[in-house]
Amino acid sequence: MMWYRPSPFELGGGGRARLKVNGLSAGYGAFLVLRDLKLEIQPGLTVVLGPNGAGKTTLLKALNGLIPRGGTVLLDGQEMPEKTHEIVQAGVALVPEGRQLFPQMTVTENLELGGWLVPKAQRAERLAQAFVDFPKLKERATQLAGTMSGGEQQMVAVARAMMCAPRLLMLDEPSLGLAPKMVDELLTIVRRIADAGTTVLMVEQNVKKALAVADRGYVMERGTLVANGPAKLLARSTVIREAYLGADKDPATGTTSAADAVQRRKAVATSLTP
Ligand SMILES: Nc1ncnc2c1ncn2[C@@H]1O[C@H](COP(=O)(O)OP(=O)(O)OP(=O)(O)O)[C@@H](O)[C@H]1O
Repeated sequence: MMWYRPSPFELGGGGRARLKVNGLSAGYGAFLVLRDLKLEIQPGLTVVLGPNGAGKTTLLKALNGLIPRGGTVLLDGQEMPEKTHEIVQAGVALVPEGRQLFPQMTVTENLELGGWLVPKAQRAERLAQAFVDFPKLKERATQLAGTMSGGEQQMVAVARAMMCAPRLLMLDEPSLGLAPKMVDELLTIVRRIADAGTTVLMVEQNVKKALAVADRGYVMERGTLVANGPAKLLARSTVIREAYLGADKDPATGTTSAADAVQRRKAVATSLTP
């Protein structure tokens, strides 16, 4: 099945985008969170993992022009604009943490707002396509977004981002607060979006499930990238499993020591950094 049909109206000029980030720094006022990051996001699905406060959301904010940044960010070889509306026009969409839907508006209205840069006639076409791609939302077209379940709202947020047919889609912790079944459903949708040609960069805390659907992964710690590699390799690596997947729980207490976890994460950094 074609997930997103090629359309003559595509803003981003086609999918399979590549993002090259070099020397990226960003923060809040004088507080520098990201220091000298280097990433290469290729077509497919890339996941960024890391503990709370590592700087994952800050990375997405910096890439989407929501906070100032230093360094270079190239989208298919072109300097990425720094103003949000220009970034959207360049074919980049963000699904922020917490979804940020308009709760008093219907599903259809929320989706239409996602296509604000698309001319009206084409917006109707995109909306029809969104309901083909997300059949669950068609049944809920007139429901107020604020009355939907967390998983359904997350689906609206993803569908809304796809209204502009982006060539690069970024998602900030889409599985946050969702029931396991809903997480699986959502990650399947994200995988299909990537397979249909939109490059996806996803921040996730659900390490196991994220690595199961992703092609590649980056591991972030305290504002720097400490490891990266193919998702299958990261998932299989003993150190990642021990640091993030709870493979090392003390059989007597069922708990993991924080000091041990720090040690193991250091081991991840040394063993996987290319
Ligand atoms: N608006 C802000 N003003 C000041 N500091 C901030 C702001 N937002 C985040 N920070 C700080 O930046 C650092 C990185 O936060 P960030 O939200 O990027 O981490 P994260 O990896 O996304 O974590 P989480 O999974 O908890 O969201 C943290 O120390 C955080 O306190």
